[in-house]
Amino acid sequence: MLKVDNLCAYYGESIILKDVSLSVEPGKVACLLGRNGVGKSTFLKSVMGLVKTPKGSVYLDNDDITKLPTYNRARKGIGYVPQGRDIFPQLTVYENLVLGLERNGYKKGVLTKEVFELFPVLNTMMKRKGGDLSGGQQQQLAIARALVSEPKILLLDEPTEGIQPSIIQDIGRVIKKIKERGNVTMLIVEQYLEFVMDVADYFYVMDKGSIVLDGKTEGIDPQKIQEKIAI
Ligand SMILES: Nc1ncnc2c1ncn2[C@@H]1O[C@H](COP(=O)(O)OP(=O)(O)OP(=O)(O)O)[C@@H](O)[C@H]1O
Repeated sequence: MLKVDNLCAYYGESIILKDVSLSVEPGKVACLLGRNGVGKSTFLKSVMGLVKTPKGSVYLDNDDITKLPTYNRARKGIGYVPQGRDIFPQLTVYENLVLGLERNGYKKGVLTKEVFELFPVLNTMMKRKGGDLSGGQQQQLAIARALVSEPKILLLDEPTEGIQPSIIQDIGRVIKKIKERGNVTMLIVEQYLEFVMDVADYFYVMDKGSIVLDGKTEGIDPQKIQEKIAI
């Protein structure tokens, strides 16, 4: 479970997040929506410990991790796929995946299980350089690399950005499969409302560093969310 209470974040003197509270129940998927520049990526970075957060708290399960450095948050089980994916272009697909195994003590069985079941396309590309993959394949590789570390929480920053529709569907299917297993909690920054309605249990809409609307996706008229994003 991920729980964030009254988190504030700054870049220099500028306040970016203003008392943001958000929680995701174990095994559920929440999406964070909002226009460009409202602070969504900064929120994920704050959860990961990459941005200074002078006020507020972050809990992983019931553990207060607010003061922990990024590498300890990763060790404790937060997986993070930033915008732009951050795979290593000169390393092969296999080598990129092996880098994700550090947290679980290099249990290679996980690699086979995750990659075979969830990303069959990667399985045929193990020897290719990461940089030679298409954008959609790189996104899948980045998610696979985060998953092989067996995270408790997975943070994804705009996984559908710049990706063709068929791959977006594949990514949606992967997220739903992970959800079926029930052992990973996910928080996804996403602008593509149809995707959010497809994969998320909860949504949060951010505007100017604050949450302006939130709730369950089930039963909500997507137009209500769209209106808040469009303001
Ligand atoms: N490293 C930085 N230093 C200073 N300001 C920054 C930095 N990174 C982001 N900002 C500013 O902080 C604000 C929030 O940015 P952030 O990237 O979190 O927004 P976002 O909602 O994720 O937008 P996008 O969808 O475009 O990524 C923006 O005004 C941005 O210009």
